[in-house]
Amino acid sequence: MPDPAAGAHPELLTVDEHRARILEAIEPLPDFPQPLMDALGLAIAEDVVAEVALPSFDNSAMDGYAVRREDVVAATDETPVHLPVVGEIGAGQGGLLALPPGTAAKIMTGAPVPAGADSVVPYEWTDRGVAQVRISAAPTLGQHIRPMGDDVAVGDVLVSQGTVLGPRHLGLLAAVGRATVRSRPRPRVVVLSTGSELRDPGTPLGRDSIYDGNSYLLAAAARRTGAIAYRVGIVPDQPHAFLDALHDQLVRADLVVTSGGVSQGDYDVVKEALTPLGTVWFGGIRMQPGKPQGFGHVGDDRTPIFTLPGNPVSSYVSFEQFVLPAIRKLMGRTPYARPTVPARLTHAIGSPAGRRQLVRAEYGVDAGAAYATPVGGHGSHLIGDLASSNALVVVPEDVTSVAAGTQVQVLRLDEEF
Ligand SMILES: Nc1nc2c(c(=O)[nH]1)N[C@H]1C(S)=C(S)[C@@H](COP(=O)(O)OP(=O)(O)OC[C@H]3O[C@@H](n4cnc5c(N)ncnc54)[C@H](O)[C@@H]3O)O[C@H]1N2
Ligand code: MOO
Repeated sequence: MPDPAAGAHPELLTVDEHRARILEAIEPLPDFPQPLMDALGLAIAEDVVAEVALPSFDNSAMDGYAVRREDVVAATDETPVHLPVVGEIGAGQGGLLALPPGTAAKIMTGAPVPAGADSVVPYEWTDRGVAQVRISAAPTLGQHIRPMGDDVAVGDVLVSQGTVLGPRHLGLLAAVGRATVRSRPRPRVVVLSTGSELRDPGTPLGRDSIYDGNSYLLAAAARRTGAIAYRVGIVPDQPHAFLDALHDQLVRADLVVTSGGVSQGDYDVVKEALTPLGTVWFGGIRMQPGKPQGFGHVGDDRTPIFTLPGNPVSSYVSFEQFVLPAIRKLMGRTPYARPTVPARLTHAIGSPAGRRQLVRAEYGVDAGAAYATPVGGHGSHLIGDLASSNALVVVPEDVTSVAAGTQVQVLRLDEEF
């Protein structure tokens, strides 16, 4: 029996097979030292070991007076102790190297504690004297001193390889003096949409034309995944125009994504232009939406190319299933594919046999229980429904109907992972 899902496609792969083939063909981009701010959101490609301690010297936690505790141990409100003030140490001022016995030095928060001092008396326990200070309470030994190495010791592993750098990591790396870190760069993703019917938003629309939503959808999805996205926009259904545009873009591409022109039509430009190269596979996937797919490489640098179907929902779902894991692998971010989470399906859904269906849904949590409510129909042109959803319910290949109340697996589209 011919597989009805196969249609005229000579080859029909499962989603998992296609994704595995893609990931096998993609190598992470080489890492190199990058300025800290450029590394925000990138996976670090080295273990960072502290070369300095934090704090890097004993310093005061309060504005007050550095003292030797033995000199002020008897101080109370009734029996205050008076000490001569021999100096003032502000943050960034290491001038006073040692505190003579029987004296005090004004000290500011963060300033280095002079040798000999073992405690800090906060201003509130004193008369804030300039030449001489009246101290009316005794600190405990070491009080209000932040000892060197208290937070980070030399040799501590501060950030380990593979960590995705966030603001707190960058703050720590700067605090130990790192100006750059080795990380893999953001992949440069070029997005081209094909179709002679397409028009740019903001321009007049004819009776037979539509606005190019896909290049925005895909470029935004690429950027959200962490890539630098170049939205090239519209290429007409002429193989030469397509190949020219592609060739022009390869210089700045780590990965190319096209939309449209890959099914069985008479003007399927992407397939027509790339098939003769022999380096791009075209075929069908047991997936709905997003059956027609292409993947391969182009140009001297063998730049990976994804040729996604033109229907907007198919394009987006294909991006989620195949392009997103590839971008993450280029960046060295794991897991490559988005993990699913369980949720209770609120309404029954049907699904074609032999295809993994990805059903647009609204995911939420009600009284502590996760739910997924299907949004709109199955049509892969329904971009309005796509925009109202925040999740995709995954219906496995061998399942043709799912009853309301069933626990299903869901991809949460806006979640960081
Ligand atoms: N005879 C067959 N026809 C079709 C098959 C098939 O197996 N046999 N598969 C269908 C499926 S499934 C899909 S998905 C589409 C994929 O078609 P293409 O990738 O060739 O895409 P186009 O024909 O260029 O466009 C499809 C559809 O999407 C609209 N579109 C295209 N680009 C954009 C864009 N940038 N922004 C918004 N909308 C876009 C386009 O106008 C068409 O309506 O093929 C089926 N046909
Ligand atoms: O596979 Mo097409 O993406 O169903 O509409």
